[in-house]
Amino acid sequence: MSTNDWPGILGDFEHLGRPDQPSHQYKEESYEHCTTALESYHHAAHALIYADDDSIKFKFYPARAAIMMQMRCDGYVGFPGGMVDDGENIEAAVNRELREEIGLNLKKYEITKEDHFMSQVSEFKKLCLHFYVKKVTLEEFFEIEMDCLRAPDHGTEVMGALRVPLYTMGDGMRGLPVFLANQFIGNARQQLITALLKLGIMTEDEVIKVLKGTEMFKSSL
Ligand SMILES: O=c1[nH]cnc2c1ncn2[C@@H]1O[C@H](COP(=O)(O)OP(=O)(O)O)[C@@H](O)[C@H]1O
Repeated sequence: MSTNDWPGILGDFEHLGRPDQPSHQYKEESYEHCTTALESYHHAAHALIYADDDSIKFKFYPARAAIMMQMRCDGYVGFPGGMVDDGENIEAAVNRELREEIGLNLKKYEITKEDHFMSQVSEFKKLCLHFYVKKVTLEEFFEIEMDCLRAPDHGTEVMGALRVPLYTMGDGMRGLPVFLANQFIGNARQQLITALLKLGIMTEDEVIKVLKGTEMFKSSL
């Protein structure tokens, strides 16, 4: 069987999109190092858009925050974003992709260098993944969600925006633990968990409990 099973125009990128193996570990590197010493690597940029949400879901679970991810055309869950074209500035690339994939109104919500959150490198793939985090109000978040359906890539590259459930239900699995058992593209799962911790949305103890719930769910299948 061919090693490239993505026919058509996606074929050129197939090797970058394969599910990650343990040998594809991502190491955090500075933005500056990535854009100088590692300039010849492939670069991709993705963004997490979120809002604080102090509502209580089902009269019981604190929502904590609204975090946007998306269902991709390949069935994986990831953040909006994509490859940086040759010679393209990284922020220009992430804004271009966000406009295409989620219809982001760039006049209002342009991603800037100040929104850079972390960059990680896969030596195996010779790939730098740049991650941006943008905080908006809950009202603005609704507005961004509404625009997703009109995005040029909606229904082709992107099958829909989704919100991450940040609560865990009574059985210790439903909610975020089950969500984390999805298949994530690249290091999106790691990016999500790092953001939950660094943004103070969840404590380390809470995350550990959630990850145990994910393992419990997987072993129940
Ligand atoms: O949400 C994400 N977080 C981290 N890496 C991702 C995410 N989505 C895709 N990637 C990785 O980024 C690279 C570009 O993929 P993507 O499908 O976003 O680009 P494209 O839309 O330009 O084709 C691939 O290596 C993929 O594994």
